[in-house]
Amino acid sequence: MSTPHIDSQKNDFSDVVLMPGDPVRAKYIAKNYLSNCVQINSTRLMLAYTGFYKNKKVSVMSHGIGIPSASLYVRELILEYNVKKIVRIGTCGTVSNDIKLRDIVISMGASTDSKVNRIGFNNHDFAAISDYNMLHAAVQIAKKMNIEVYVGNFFTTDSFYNDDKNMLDILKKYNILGIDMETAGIYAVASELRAQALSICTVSDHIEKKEKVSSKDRESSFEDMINIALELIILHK
Ligand SMILES: O=P(O)(O)O[C@H]1O[C@H](CO)[C@@H](O)[C@H]1O
Ligand SMILES: O=c1cc[nH]c(=O)[nH]1
Repeated sequence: MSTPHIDSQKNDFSDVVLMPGDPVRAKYIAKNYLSNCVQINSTRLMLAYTGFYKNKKVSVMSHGIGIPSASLYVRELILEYNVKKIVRIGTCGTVSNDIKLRDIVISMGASTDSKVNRIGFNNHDFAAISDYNMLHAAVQIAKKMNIEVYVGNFFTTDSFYNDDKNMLDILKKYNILGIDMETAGIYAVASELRAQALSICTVSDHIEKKEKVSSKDRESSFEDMINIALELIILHK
């Protein structure tokens, strides 16, 4: 079987999928963290793999950049491949004074400048929230691993390049902790289709301080985030 965007067999995917935006990160995770790993999709180079972590079947697939891309993959995975849980493992920006580069931020919910959730929700504000049980478990796991995590609201934006000072001030005022480009869309699709989703991100940019993690540093600083996500899959039945 296949969908317009995924050319895999019905049982190729686990019921839980780790989803970075970047296909190279999907490949990196598959090769370095999973055993007996096979590639199950390369359509549009949106690489997907299935392997095992501590004997649990796990898939990892990139979702690309932005809500249109990510929500389309999440929808197809849930509807056509019986996926029940999505863990986004991404990068995000921040404007918070309390958060620094490489910190891990977990999105309890996500606001957005995209209209897509409003379009689906009769033009009202939809509160795009994470799955409570996954969120709770991820926080417990991080504590056990001695990894500090921040939990709060995200802002999912359609514009990566946005230096509107007024908007940055508003994000600060409302205590937005992470800025990414997919979480609000993923949470809405998961709510609609009764799946569970959680977004865990590593801070790669401090937008106000104009600091960024070098691309080399990105790889190693992802380790904690990936380990939390993998343990979450094991612990959270
Ligand atoms: O690192 P990923 O998971 O792709 O996430 C972030 O990075 C991309 C922008 O560079 C957007 O997809 C944003 O959400
Ligand atoms: O969406 C994103 C991702 C990383 N850094 C940002 O500033 N924005």
